[in-house]
Amino acid sequence: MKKILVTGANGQLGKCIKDAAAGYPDLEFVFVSKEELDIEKAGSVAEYFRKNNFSHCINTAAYTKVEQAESEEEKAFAINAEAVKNLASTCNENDVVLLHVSTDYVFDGKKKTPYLETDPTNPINVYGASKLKGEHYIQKITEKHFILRTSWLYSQYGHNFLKTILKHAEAGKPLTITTEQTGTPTNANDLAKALLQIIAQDSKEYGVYHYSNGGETTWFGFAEEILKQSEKLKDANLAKTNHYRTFAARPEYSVLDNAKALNNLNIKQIDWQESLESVIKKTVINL
Ligand SMILES: NC(=O)C1=CN([C@@H]2O[C@H](COP(=O)(O)OP(=O)(O)OC[C@H]3O[C@@H](n4cnc5c(N)ncnc54)[C@H](OP(=O)(O)O)[C@@H]3O)[C@@H](O)[C@H]2O)C=CC1
Ligand SMILES: Cc1cn([C@H]2C[C@H](O)[C@@H](COP(=O)(O)OP(=O)(O)O[C@H]3O[C@@H](C)C(=O)[C@@H](O)[C@H]3O)O2)c(=O)[nH]c1=O
Repeated sequence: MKKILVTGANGQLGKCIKDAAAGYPDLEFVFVSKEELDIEKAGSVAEYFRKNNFSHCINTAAYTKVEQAESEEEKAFAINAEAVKNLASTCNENDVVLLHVSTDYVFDGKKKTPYLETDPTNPINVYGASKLKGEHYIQKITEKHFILRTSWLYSQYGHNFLKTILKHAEAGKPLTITTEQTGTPTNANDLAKALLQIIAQDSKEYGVYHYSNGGETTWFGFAEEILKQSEKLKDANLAKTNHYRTFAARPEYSVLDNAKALNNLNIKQIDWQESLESVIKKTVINL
């Protein structure tokens, strides 16, 4: 029986994987939060792998605060690069397949058509640079890896753009949203299902893949659709801007071409607007 370790289990994607795991009774899962297994502690990770006979590890643990990363570079690299390096080594030593999640922010956004896995990377913020270094370590250390780059994750769990928009609308606060970036919102529940399908199918097509929902929009477009689908658009105070000030630079265009994943991994892709509907239905906002 396949035994799968899921790190960062209290995060947004970790929780979505826990929900999706219910659909795979033939797979055994061990979910560990940061408190239960800190991936920065190489000794604890090695010990944990020694005690368990894992076949796969899904690493969802990460430093994901894009703005804060600009002033916490060391912390971002410690988690997204150095801890990932140790995890990759431990997976390699124990013959465990590593499934790791990376980001569209490894690109500089200068392209005008969807990014391929083979396109040159050139991160323009600290978070993106730290994630890219993590990718490089994995590729160097262990052959048995799947690196799935995704974009603009949201779900019913954790802190994300969807929750921010709904909270603001619920509280009657004005929303001014940027049109300066184009990308693809991705339902973390869809990514969770894709990761589990790769494992269930016992895929050996290791490598780097792009996986997002289908289509593209701007953050303003995403906000507008969230408000439309939740029937809050009429009453919301929504405006667009083309110079929203932030600490971190973000790629102007970061749509990911999913063809390689769809062809090699036998996984499905849903358009972002369609997938959003299911999350809107289950998202509860507590003010
Ligand atoms: N969110 C997004 O929009 C996108 C995310 N990604 C990638 O997807 C993956 C999942 O992201 P998401 O679920 O949204 O992120 P979250 O921030 O919701 O979850 C990450 C989890 O990792 C935990 N964590 C942090 N440091 C450690 C550590 N040293 N050891 C163990 N756990 C740790 C965090 O705990 P705590 O909160 O207590 O620090 C948190 O629970 C990440 O790799 C991210 O880079 C890619 C593209 C888009
Ligand atoms: C809250 C807010 C943000 N914005 C802008 C800022 C930014 O350019 C854009 C998105 O803001 P956020 O800070 O929510 O998103 P950000 O943290 O940049 O999201 C990223 O997270 C990491 C983890 C990833 O890997 C990326 O794929 C991406 O999802 O919207 C507004 O224009 N108005 C607002 O009120």
